[in-house]
Amino acid sequence: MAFPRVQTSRGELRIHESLDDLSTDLVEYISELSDASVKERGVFTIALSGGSLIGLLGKLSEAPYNKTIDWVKWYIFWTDERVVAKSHPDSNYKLAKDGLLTKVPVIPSHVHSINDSLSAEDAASEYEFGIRQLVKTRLISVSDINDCPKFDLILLGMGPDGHVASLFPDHSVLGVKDEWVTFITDSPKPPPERITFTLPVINSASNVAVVVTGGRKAEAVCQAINAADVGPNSVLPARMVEPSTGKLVWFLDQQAALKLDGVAVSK
Ligand SMILES: O=C1O[C@H](COP(=O)(O)O)[C@@H](O)[C@H](O)[C@H]1O
Repeated sequence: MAFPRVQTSRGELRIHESLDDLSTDLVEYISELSDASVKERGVFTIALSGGSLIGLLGKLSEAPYNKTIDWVKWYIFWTDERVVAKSHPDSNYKLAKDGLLTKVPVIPSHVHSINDSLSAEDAASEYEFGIRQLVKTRLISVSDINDCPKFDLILLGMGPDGHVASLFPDHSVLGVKDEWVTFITDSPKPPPERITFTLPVINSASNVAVVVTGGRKAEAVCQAINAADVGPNSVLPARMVEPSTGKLVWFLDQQAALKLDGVAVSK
């Protein structure tokens, strides 16, 4: 099936008629990036988010992807995590484990989840330490323009308030530049304690995909993408996603894209 792809100054837009179409396109995109990365580097480093995104990845565990993807080459991380037990319904790890990871032959030691027995601060610093070790060995690539990890793919969702990962509007966490993984204890969306990749890490990835569905997110999508709408809300976290050298793709359904009529299309 062919999907229209629109290039804008804010990355590529892929707007889909249905969640099923979006999910089909998204898993094909991930599969292609995985193939290219395994061919080039021998591994595929992917950072997942939580939320509605995970339900859209289900087709990865079905034919043909369950067989065609080189799952043993996958190294899996989280862009953000709620500081709760891994068995807790709020855990982003549990969501991905139940929805995908137990259904595909990933290697358990390649699944880099947080230590859920630590405080938010300690969990963030331990998670960053682990990533630093993998950057040293170049299992995770390093950015060409700073010392940040360069994940092959970072998958983001977005909340109706424009938050991505656990980077919330008007929160001081948006200004963290000298850490790769940081923590918050006052998330406006429960649960309050979370760890999160910082913007420099997200913006150093080779590929960033933002997956947004549903009409209640249409306004935030507009402010994140549509140049004409930059105003007091220009600090919307989703708008601060601007990969330095990597590629940004937005996977939207028609409801989420509803307010995007005035989007500046660059040819
Ligand atoms: O709290 C979170 O919310 C965002 C968005 O979730 P969604 O259910 O509205 O898609 C998610 O991307 C993030 O990982 C999660 O911790």
